[in-house]
Order: sequence, then C-alpha cells, then structure tokens
Amino acid sequence: MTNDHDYFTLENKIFQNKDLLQVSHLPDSDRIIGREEELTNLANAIQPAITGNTPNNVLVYGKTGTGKSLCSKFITNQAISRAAGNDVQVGVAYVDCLQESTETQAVQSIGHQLNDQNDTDISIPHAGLSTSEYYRRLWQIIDARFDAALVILDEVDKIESDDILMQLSRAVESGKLSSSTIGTIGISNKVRYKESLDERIKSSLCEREYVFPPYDATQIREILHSRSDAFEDDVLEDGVIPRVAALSAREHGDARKAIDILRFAGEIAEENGLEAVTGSCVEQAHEREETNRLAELISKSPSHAKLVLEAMALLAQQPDRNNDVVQTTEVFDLYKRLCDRDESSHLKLRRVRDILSELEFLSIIEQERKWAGKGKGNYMENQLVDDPEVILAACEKSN
Ligand SMILES: Nc1ncnc2c1ncn2[C@@H]1O[C@H](COP(=O)(O)OP(=O)(O)OP(=O)(O)O)[C@@H](O)[C@H]1O
Repeated sequence: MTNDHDYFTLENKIFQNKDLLQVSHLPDSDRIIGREEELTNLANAIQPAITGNTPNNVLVYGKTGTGKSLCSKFITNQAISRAAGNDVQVGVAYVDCLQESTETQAVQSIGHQLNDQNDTDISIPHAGLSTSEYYRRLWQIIDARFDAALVILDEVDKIESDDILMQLSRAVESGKLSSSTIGTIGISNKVRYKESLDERIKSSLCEREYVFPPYDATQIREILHSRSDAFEDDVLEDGVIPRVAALSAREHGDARKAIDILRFAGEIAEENGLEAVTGSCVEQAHEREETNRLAELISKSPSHAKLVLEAMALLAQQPDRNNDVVQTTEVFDLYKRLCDRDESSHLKLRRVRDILSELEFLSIIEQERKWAGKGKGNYMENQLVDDPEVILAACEKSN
C-alpha cells in the first residue's frame, strides 16, 4: 500500500518572498531609502579605487540599524562593476569584527575572501600559519588579482588589536603592496571609538568620517513599504506598517528593528493560521523582537550577567514591591542564591557591580546613585528597562 498523503503544506498565504525581510538581504539602489547623501559621500571617498588609485580610508558612525553596513556593501559592490567597465579589478572583503575579533582571524578572513586558489596558487589554511604569514599571503593575493582592494571592517571597535588597522592603512606607503592599493571602510556604533585610537592609526584610518543619522518614522515607513512585496497581496492590514514604524522610531529610527518586527508579525499570523497580519500580531511581534534582541545581547555578555539579570527580574516581580527599583546589595544576595541553585561559585560584589555597569552601558538597565544619609554614604539603585517577564524569557532563550 502506498502512503500518498502529502505532509508538506506548500500553501503559504502570508509571505510571497520572505527573503526580502532578512537582515542579510541587500536591496537594489531603488529600495535604499533616504541615504542619497551618505551613498554619495561614500562613493566620493572610494572613487579613486575605480581607476586603480588609492581610495580614502573611511570611518562610518551611527546607531544600530541606520544603514551603515547596507550602504557600505552596496557602494563597494557598485565600485567593483564600475571599475570593471574601466578594465580595473577591484576586490571587496567584508569582516564582521564581532565574529572575527582577533587580528589573525580577521586577516585570514580577508585573505580567504579575496583569494581564488586556481588563480593565485596561494592557499589560506584555516589554522597553522603565523599572523605575519597570513599578511604576507594577503599582500601577494591582492597584488596578483586586483588593482585595488576595499576592506569593510564592520563593528571595528570589537577588534581585539589595533595592529590590523595599522597594517591595512599603511600597506601602501610601507611598500607591502607592490602593484596594487587598498582602502578600508571601518563601521562603528560607538561615537567615542575614534578617541580610543592611537594617534597614528587615527590619522590614517579616519581620512573621511561620516555619521549616519537615525531614520524618522516617515523614512522607516517607506523602508517597510518598499519591502511589502515580501507579503502576498492584501494580507497586510492598513495600520500595520505605520504601527511598526512608530514602534521602531520611538527609541531611535532603527530599520533593522522595524524589519524584524514586520517579519515576526507575518510569522505570528502564519503560526496562528490567520489570513491577514493584524495590529495584534504587531504587538506580539514587538515583544518577540525585544526578547530576541535582549537574548542576543545577554548571550554576548559575561555568563554571570544572565544570573544578575535574572535576580533583578525576580526581585522586580515580587508582589510586595511598590516599584521595580532594586539596590545592588539586594541583587547580590539573590544572585548568590541563584549561583547556589546552579551549583556554580559566585563572583565577588565588586565584579557584580562591574556587571551592572556593563548592563547599564548596553541600555538593559538604568542606574542611579543615591545618598543614604550622613555616615552611611552612597548606594546604587538599579532598574530594568524592559518588563521582568521579557528579561526572564530572554535569559531562558539565551541558554
Ligand atoms: N535606507 C534603507 N533602505 C532600505 N533598507 C534599509 C535601509 N537602511 C537599513 N536598511 C535595512 O535595515 C537592516 C539594518 O541595516 P544595516 O545592517 O545596514 O544597519 P547598520 O547601521 O549597519 O546597523 P548595525 O550597526 O546594527 O550593524 C538591513 O536589513 C538593511 O537592509
């Protein structure tokens, strides 16, 4: 007997092309909204590369989701094709410095992306070479294959050693490259990043600097509208896009957050077998986005940060509290009990204080120093930015 029941339901009434809502999706130029000036500036800075000359090194700043990575990838791709029209070979490498945070990993990744072993006969093994050997091979590859290479260093502030910035920005003048040239585009969310750099690196890495401002609600709406063909016709209820735009513009205009909320809203409609994406899907999607974002932040924080947050959330949930402000010593006491529960040894109070200030830096909590009265000194009040339930769900998810 044959079992011809079809277990796959291919019918998908909500999404038509969900890929348009993935963060990795690179839209065409006509779908890049409100970044005309930024794209023009970037193009001017790297313009020399398309004739095989040395481009300016650029540093791009701006808050998350303001299109820094998108515009940098887009403009460097355009540089490749414009240069090809002049018979000039431009190569582009993209490094996510959060993932590839050591100097060796980053150089290796650049080498890997720019290489074609059939062409160069040079190999870039995953391990086993010294950092200087990886550099040597990288320079050889660039000289063999390109007139100019452009290297995008995303989240450049996460790189563990500034030496790579020095090597890349000085490769031409120090004679490492003999026939080619190289330019870098560093991207950072930290406005103070430049201040932390060595003077010599600063002057070569930051020949041009651009700040990407946050989007306003109208621009976010346009960004979402331009991707609404991710959905089947007529499944988005009228108020959905304005509501998502309003939610994302409330903190700062973060296009990544807006696109994530819209995608989650569609998934929630799909999971519930709805025929349309409704306002209530958006509310649930907003919560899911917050949980995911926090879970990601928490998973990147030191492991005890999660226990400290869990302690704060449990304290804030206590029924006899009239507000959710908690003192550091209370957090510390409950944190120690959670460590006992998990059979792990606890950190000292001083380290827990450090963790709390790191969490404040990440905008997961707010802190305020209070004066306890004469002879008693100061104490710190801590408060979660999000609801305790969202924090607990995020802690659970980041496991
Ligand atoms: N102007 C825009 N038009 C269309 N889509 C955009 C625009 N700006 C950003 N996006 C989309 O929003 C998402 C986030 O953008 P992007 O990754 O470029 O931001 P970012 O500033 O680099 O943020 P982060 O610092 O978090 O990496 C991407 O999916 C991107 O395609």
